[in-house]
Amino acid sequence: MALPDCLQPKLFTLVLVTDGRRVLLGKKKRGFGEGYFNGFGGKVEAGETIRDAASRELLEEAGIAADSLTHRGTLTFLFDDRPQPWEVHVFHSDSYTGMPTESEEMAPQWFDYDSIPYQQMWADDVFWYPLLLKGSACFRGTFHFVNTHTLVKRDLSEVPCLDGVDYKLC
Ligand SMILES: Nc1[nH]c(=O)nc2c1ncn2[C@H]1C[C@H](O)[C@@H](COP(=O)(O)OP(=O)(O)OP(=O)(O)O)O1
Repeated sequence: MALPDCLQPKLFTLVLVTDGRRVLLGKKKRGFGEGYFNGFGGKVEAGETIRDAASRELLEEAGIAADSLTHRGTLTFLFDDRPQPWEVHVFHSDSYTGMPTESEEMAPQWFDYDSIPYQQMWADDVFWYPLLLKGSACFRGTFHFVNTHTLVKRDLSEVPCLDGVDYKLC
């Protein structure tokens, strides 16, 4: 697919909740990434901040409210078979209220840090999850996919944490 001169990315959120030794993932039951384990998130809607969108999706998909969400990463996904790049804002929460509950979209499950099912996850996850789980560093990455799922090129680095995710989409 030929790329146009400039591209407007589509904005998404992704929230990883941890309890100190485990991470809460959900098995995606429908839609994009069905069958993969992933964090909780989705499209940012008009009129909400990226952070608000992350909180909303965590509640909708896992039934829990994050006590605080720390912005940790910005990932850009480029596809040969989709017209728009995806810009995914990754948040971390180590404390939440409520009980993780299955929703129409996700079935939540805890995994020890050393048992994360990378074989059943997006191919980029094995590269950046360790950065998120090991401490407080922030990161930025670009991942190129062919046929939606095959990772062919990647670029990932730690960057200063700049929490500029509180503007609203119009
Ligand atoms: N390569 C990738 N690696 C990853 O870890 N997460 C990815 C990913 N590509 C997309 N995601 C995440 C971002 C977002 O949380 C989710 C995709 O969002 P969805 O399509 O589920 O959006 P919505 O929940 O808004 O959708 P609907 O409610 O079905 O309209 O998958």
